[in-house]
Amino acid sequence: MALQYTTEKQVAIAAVRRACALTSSVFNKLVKSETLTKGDKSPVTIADYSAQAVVNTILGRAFPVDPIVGEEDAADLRQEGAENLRNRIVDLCNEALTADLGLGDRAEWGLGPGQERTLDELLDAIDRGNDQGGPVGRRWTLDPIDGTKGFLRGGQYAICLALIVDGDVKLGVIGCPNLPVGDAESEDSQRGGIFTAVKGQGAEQISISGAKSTPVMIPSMEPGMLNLLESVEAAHADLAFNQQVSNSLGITRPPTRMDSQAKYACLARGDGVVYLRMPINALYQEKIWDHASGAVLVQEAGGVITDALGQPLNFGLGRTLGKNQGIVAAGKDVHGQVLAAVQRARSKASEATQ
Ligand SMILES: Nc1ncnc2c1ncn2[C@@H]1O[C@H](COP(=O)(O)O)[C@@H](OP(=O)(O)O)[C@H]1O
Ligand SMILES: [Mg+2]
Ligand SMILES: [Mg+2]
Ligand SMILES: [Mg+2]
Repeated sequence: MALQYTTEKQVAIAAVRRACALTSSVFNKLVKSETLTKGDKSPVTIADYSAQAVVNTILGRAFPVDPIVGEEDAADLRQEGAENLRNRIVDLCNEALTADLGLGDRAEWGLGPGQERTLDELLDAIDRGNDQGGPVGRRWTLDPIDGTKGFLRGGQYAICLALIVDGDVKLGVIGCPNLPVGDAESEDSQRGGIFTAVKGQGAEQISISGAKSTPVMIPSMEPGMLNLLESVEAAHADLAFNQQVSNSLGITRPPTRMDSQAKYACLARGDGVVYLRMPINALYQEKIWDHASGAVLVQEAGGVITDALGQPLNFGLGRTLGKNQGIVAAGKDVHGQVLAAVQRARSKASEATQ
């Protein structure tokens, strides 16, 4: 019988929910000096660090031997001169960890009043995300804020946590604090949702309070009705290539641009039916934490996810997806047509460069 991952799912939702509240509260008060630029020139904020510390603290308590492949590490925070950042992170994490128990929370996960952690414990929790990944065994992968650029501009971002066993994603949770509850295009004033999927058990959208759960499923659609979901950041995906694929499929609707794995959440609930991400730089290797939760969510919502060659994404190679080139995710009845259009556009592009 397939494993149910019931406790893993409960813990992951509890952790992501606390990280959602923490990051939302930071956004309103964030000041410029609380954002750093990493070695690869990408931004990271006190919210990214604090969310990773909170999620890893909870995982460390519930599953002490599970390794974690997390995006961030605490090296910059341990430097001299980072004292203000460290103090803010300790306050934010302790506010999140000591908040009253909510629906589904358990005190034995180290949550609730009186569960303060020290600075050293929190920095060590961030650094528990240093696992290198691999083909064998069970491990978590965490993107504490996916779409940091979206977070900084008040747009979409997501807290993404997944459980990978022997290279296969078994459980995915995506917290989207800024996503309209109804559909992405709506001016819905109610925002926030947590999307979860367990391999073989389907996908659902849970309200941020945890009170309501709705199954999600990708609707069938005629190719002309398709709607592309793509990055806001032109450096993250080749948007001109997407336009060619769109033209070749006869898509007339403009693409929906949004940051983060909120795109996968939208795809899963039918707010857009194709997620395309072709590399700008062929040498860039996609990170497993950018796609693991989204991949299982899409599959469990009745979709298919491959790279541009039609190969499955390989989550068992390490911290990256290795040689997988690009991402094509869509409902199962259109994925084949989209992949064929992607391959036509790729051949045209390579003919043009010869
Ligand atoms: N050159 C590049 N090509 C593709 N993805 C990139 C990239 N540089 C950064 N990214 C990834 O793109 C993610 C955001 O994706 P999207 O464009 O869909 O919002 C970033 O996640 P973080 O914000 O967690 O760092 C980062 O990992
Ligand atoms: Mg980042
Ligand atoms: Mg990311
Ligand atoms: Mg991130």
